[in-house]
Amino acid sequence: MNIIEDLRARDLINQMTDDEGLENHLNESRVTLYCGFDPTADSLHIGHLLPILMLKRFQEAGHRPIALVGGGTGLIGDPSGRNEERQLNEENVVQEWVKNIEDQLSRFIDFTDDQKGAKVVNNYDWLSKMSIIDLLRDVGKHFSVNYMLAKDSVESRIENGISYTEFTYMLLQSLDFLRLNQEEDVSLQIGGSDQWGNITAGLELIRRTSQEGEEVKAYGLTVPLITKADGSKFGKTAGGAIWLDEKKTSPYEFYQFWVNADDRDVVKFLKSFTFLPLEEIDELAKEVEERPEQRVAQRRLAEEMTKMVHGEEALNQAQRITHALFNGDIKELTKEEVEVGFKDVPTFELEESEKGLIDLLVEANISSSKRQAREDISNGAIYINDERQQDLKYFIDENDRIDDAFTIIRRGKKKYFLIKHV
Ligand SMILES: N[C@@H](Cc1ccc(O)cc1)C(=O)O
Repeated sequence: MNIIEDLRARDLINQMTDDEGLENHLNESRVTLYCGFDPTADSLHIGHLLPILMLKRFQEAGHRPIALVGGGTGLIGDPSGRNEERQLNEENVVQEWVKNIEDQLSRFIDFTDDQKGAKVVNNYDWLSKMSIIDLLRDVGKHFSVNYMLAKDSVESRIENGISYTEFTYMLLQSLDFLRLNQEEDVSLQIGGSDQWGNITAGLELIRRTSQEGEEVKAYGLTVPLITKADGSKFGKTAGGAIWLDEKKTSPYEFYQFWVNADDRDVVKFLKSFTFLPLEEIDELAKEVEERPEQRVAQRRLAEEMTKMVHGEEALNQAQRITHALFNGDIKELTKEEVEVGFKDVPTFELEESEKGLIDLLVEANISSSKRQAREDISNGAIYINDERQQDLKYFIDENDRIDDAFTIIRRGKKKYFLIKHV
């Protein structure tokens, strides 16, 4: 199977310019391709994963990927796929973000191996040096305003308004493509489906600046937008975006995101996000059909993704926490694992080494009054470290601590509270 066939089988192609030409080009030669990432936050998120993994897929198929970080374009703001003007970020802030993003990209793509020749570039290096006169003469002259107005990214904004700054964005991305085409022999740009307009604008510029009679080999390819069967937005949870930075989204939360995939989505996610062979994914699809309650496919997906993004050790920890929470073995957890697994749970700091359960429930705001606390305990609604406690005279002491640091109280089925011993 060649790379295009593999991508097709995984439903990873949204649009391509010149299908046949590109397929032949990839079959005939080692192709240098690029994808750009603008620093719009201090970390990449799960929505960036598909294009990053695309670069990796091409690298594994013997081609040469270049990851471009938009230190320059990030200062301007891409209107593509957005219905509102972006806020400009400070230059020094954007520069910080560029560093984080370069680090994150290098977790996926091997930029150190000279043989493979993959690299990271930053368009600030050339865009910041370009004069306005050169931009208008050498780039702007090749684009008619009519052509620019007809792009989705601009057309969809005419009503709400678009600044001249964002309107110009496509010229900068086009210039990147032209420059990388000339200096790095880049002949393919890939991106998310919202990048189609910018990518084809770049192809237009490459064509217009080429020598007469010269055969131009330059192509574009976009990946589809990932959708979910329930109609909610992919990559967003109640807690916000799923980030690739473990300080913003812990490996445990990351694991949970994937393990909770809907039965109707999991096979699609396995195909487009993992590198598992398609035959293996077919086997997992059978599991979803025949034994959906086992969630074998979801666990495999979460395992592959957490390992890929955060490494083996982080995966082990995420699995341990998940297992402990699921089976009620929370006493086995370490202090750090409790902190991670119960990050969003209300926490109460307890100084006394012993305390009556009723008083604790009231002081920690677990029960609304002493009367309520007594009722909760007698009703069997109170669990200490996942063990039901119905003794009204119970005292919490050192034996109730997990890793000498925490006691976990549960009220009812799902409401967890963390008692932190200080
Ligand atoms: N415009 C792209 C990022 C990008 C920047 C510069 C490029 O040359 C290419 C791509 C995005 O917002 O996702």
